[in-house]
Amino acid sequence: MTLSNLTADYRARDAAHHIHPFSDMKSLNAEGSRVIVRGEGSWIYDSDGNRILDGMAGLWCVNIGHGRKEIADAIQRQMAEISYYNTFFKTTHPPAVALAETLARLTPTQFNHVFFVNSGSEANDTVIRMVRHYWATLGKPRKTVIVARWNAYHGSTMGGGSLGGMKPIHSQGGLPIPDIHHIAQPYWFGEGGDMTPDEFGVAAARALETAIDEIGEDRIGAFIAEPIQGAGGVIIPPATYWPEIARILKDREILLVADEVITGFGRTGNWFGSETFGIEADLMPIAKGLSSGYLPIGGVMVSDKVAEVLIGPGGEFNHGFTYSAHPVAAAAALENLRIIEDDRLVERVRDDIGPYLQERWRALGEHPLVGEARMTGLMGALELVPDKPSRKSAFPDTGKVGTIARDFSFRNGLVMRAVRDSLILSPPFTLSHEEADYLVATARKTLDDTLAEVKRLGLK
Ligand SMILES: Cc1ncc(COP(=O)(O)O)c(CNc2cccc(C(=O)O)c2)c1O
Repeated sequence: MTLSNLTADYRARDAAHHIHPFSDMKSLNAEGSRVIVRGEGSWIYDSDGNRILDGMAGLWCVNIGHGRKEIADAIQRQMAEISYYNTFFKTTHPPAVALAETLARLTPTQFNHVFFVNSGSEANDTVIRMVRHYWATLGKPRKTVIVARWNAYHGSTMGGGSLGGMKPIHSQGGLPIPDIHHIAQPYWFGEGGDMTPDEFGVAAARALETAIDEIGEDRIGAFIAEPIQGAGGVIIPPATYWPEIARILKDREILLVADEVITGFGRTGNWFGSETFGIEADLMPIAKGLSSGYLPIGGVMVSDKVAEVLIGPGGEFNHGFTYSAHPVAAAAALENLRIIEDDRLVERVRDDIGPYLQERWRALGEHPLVGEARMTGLMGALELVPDKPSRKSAFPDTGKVGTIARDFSFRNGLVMRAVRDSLILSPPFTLSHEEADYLVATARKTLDDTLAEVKRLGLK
């Protein structure tokens, strides 16, 4: 079977049986999926033999790069011991014990307990139930409201999708669930108006203070936020934002939840985004980089303040999943964390490949199509605008130009994500300098191709 027949065969069978996530299946099937058959380091390969640099590390998660055999070996070893047993009913197993211990050591000091789940969404559903159980145990059952931000992403379950602030998700399935309240996001480029970033950071944070004044501290159980909003478009908050959030929450009985599903395990140049932004959270959802996506696993890191209530007067916490702390997924996560530590990949993001790529990525801001080029650690965005340096103009039919650019990028040999009319990047931590040079050169070609197409369409 020639390569193209192989692809056609895969596409036909996929179209016949597979409903993809976040996809318009009618248009996808008309075009056909790209069939990814292999991964090695920073690269993925499709069924037509094309080699593409995986600028998104899968979905923000393959931090150690594709194809690390050590993980496959760890999975095989665990499979040979016990491939599955649960942690309900007074049972545990060695990988669960070792991973919980390792996470207590690697996470910020207030976290010494973890509740295991299988995804970021399950982590955030767990957060909702944990927050409400915590306050009910303390005799304050009315503190059920959770404040979150518009354009945040906290998952796709009823709870995670409700905590997220993405209206296209809310419009399907009657979301948000009750007692979820959204406030403005710290998106200076898109919503800062004439304010400086520092002024806007304070103003956006004070939306939380306004919500507390309106709803009442006696009703609010927690505030949840990503250190940097990832799926929302790599919204890096102004430097004033998180200190103002801390001031607002100080001495208030409102738990702080830092959703580190993307920013956790080195993505921002420290082990956790909380360290990068000085956030002292009470609960911390984790997933993605926990296993580098090799197997699905997630968790909620629980601070001592919350754990002493849950483990003390809390009694039975009636929540959990069949595969919570799955032994093989836990073994994969342990080996992943060992690689990150032994290969000093967090330090590499902070001191080497991060600065190397940031400098070259920001230089793309000089391109006529780019309104802002931003990056923290190894997560970045290029805002595409019709008439820079204005931040007030935008392309018509939001997202159309972003999709055009994303498709050019893939065809040029680089995976970047499109969010609205911006291009997003989140490469593996193992990216070499040569690969970074290829990445930036391909991104520049993509911008040139997009500019030509935008002009052809009369959009600029
Ligand atoms: C901050 C955050 N919290 C929770 C989740 C949910 O995790 P699960 O998907 O494992 O349930 C996420 C996930 N983030 C995510 C997932 C899928 C696609 C994209 C994208 O940017 O296209 C982003 C996330 O980014």
